[in-house]
Amino acid sequence: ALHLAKAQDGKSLEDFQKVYNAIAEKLRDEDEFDGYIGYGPNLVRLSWHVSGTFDKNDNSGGSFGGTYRFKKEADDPANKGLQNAAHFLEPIAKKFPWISHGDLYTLAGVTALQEMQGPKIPWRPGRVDADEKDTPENGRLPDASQDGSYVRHYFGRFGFTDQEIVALLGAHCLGKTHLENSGYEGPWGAATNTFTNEFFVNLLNENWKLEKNEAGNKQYNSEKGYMMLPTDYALVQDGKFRKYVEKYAKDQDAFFEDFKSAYVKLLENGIDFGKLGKAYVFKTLDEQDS
Ligand code: HEM
Ligand SMILES: Nc1c([N+](=O)[O-])cnc2ccccc12
Repeated sequence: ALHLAKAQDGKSLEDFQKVYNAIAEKLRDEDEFDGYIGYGPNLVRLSWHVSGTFDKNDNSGGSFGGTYRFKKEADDPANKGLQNAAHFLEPIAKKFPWISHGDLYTLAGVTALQEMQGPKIPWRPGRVDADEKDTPENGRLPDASQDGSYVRHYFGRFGFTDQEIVALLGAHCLGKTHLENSGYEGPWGAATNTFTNEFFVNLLNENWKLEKNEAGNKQYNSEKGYMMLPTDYALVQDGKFRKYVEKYAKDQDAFFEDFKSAYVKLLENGIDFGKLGKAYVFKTLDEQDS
């Protein structure tokens, strides 16, 4: 059965907005991280990795139990580099001990996306920390060296459509790959900390060359120093995915709308929020600077 979300006694929008603001202010303060990209992309990746372990067949994994805090999951080779995001969140967890880890990891991704000028992401609290024994085994996160049918099958585990898969991968407009983390390097030119439809524009407009990188892994590189993973490039090789790439390259509003829905589905997979009321939509720091 799905995990039942539990209301944090007496906590309201104002309390969670305080957590949002603490994360957002720390993002602004610590802007030098990773060559001045900042922690935003890393926090978004963490929110996806803690949710991407979900398996609808036995309802194991997923964002509910906050099991990333346990060694087995944090040490998954697929999570290499996310120690930075986890370390960034430690003082936030200390300042707000009442928030569950699952709520903190997902709220941090929402905060980072909104502060990087992405869409407003409705977010619901109620995840409850699980025991260490409930930590999913390693190996549930995707392999970047694969093709379109692999990507379709992988996300089928969450019940995602082709359109949701393409929208979700648009998050690769953020940040970069790091050879020491994943065995992929770059992009030097397009690593950003602003959420846009650039990933789709790059996919269609650059001419991509498949090359072996210093780690011996194949990746697509363009003259401008942009890069795509094989799973990124699969989105233009596979006709059914390609039509959504073309849609989002032309229409950033459609991308924002579809990304928001797919990202909420990713973060809430496996959780029954029941009658816990509607989702919170947080104000950005700029919207509060009045
Ligand atoms: C086929 C599915 C996916 C694959 C194979 C994949 C693979 C990767 C790899 C290899 C990296 C580089 C990690 C590093 O070297 O530091 C990366 C980074 C990233 N991924 Fe994905 N990813 C996938 C889906 C997603 C999704 C669904 C999201 C969010 C909704 C996402 C968000 C990010 C972000 C923001 C970064 C940059 C992190 C940073 O700059 O530290 N990815 N991804
Ligand atoms: N910025 C990125 C791009 N890009 O085109 O800017 C492509 N793929 C990526 C894969 C993982 C992380 C960042 C990516």
